[in-house]
Amino acid sequence: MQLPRQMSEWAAGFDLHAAVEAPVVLSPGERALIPTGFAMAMPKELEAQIRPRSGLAYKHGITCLNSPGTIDADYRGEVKVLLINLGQEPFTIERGERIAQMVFQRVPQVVLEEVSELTDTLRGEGGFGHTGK
Ligand SMILES: O=c1ccn([C@H]2C[C@H](O)[C@@H](COP(=O)(O)OP(=O)(O)OP(=O)(O)O)O2)c(=O)[nH]1
Ligand SMILES: [Mg+2]
Repeated sequence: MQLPRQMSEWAAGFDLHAAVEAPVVLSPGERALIPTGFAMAMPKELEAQIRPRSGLAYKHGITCLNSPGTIDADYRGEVKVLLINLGQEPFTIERGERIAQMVFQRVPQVVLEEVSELTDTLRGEGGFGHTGK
């Protein structure tokens, strides 16, 4: 099985290939966990995000249900892609097809601290569109 790879010099994403034994047909509305045939050990400062490919989304309505998927640095299992068909037609995933892409990110090492009061800001508790349309 082809390992993840960048399809252009400065591509942010490494394309992931479907390691399915036989073609998988996704009916409209159906989801499936697709194997990619590889596992990895990242430095602990990194995560990997599994993101949809825009071409599959635009042409066929195929996207990642849990987008962006999170691969933890301590995960040692096979990387899998949770695809869903939001299109109108059945979609067939062929072995070796590029189904999603993986982007690496640095993860700040954060220690949460519990406090009884928060600092003031102009926004305060306003959110969810409180600044208007
Ligand atoms: O698209 C994805 C998302 C996750 N994973 C793997 C790697 C990740 O480190 C692990 C757990 O993912 P996540 O934390 O999103 O799922 P969870 O439901 O919280 O499971 P867990 O309790 O195992 O953390 O599953 C994938 O292979 N593909
Ligand atoms: Mg988790």
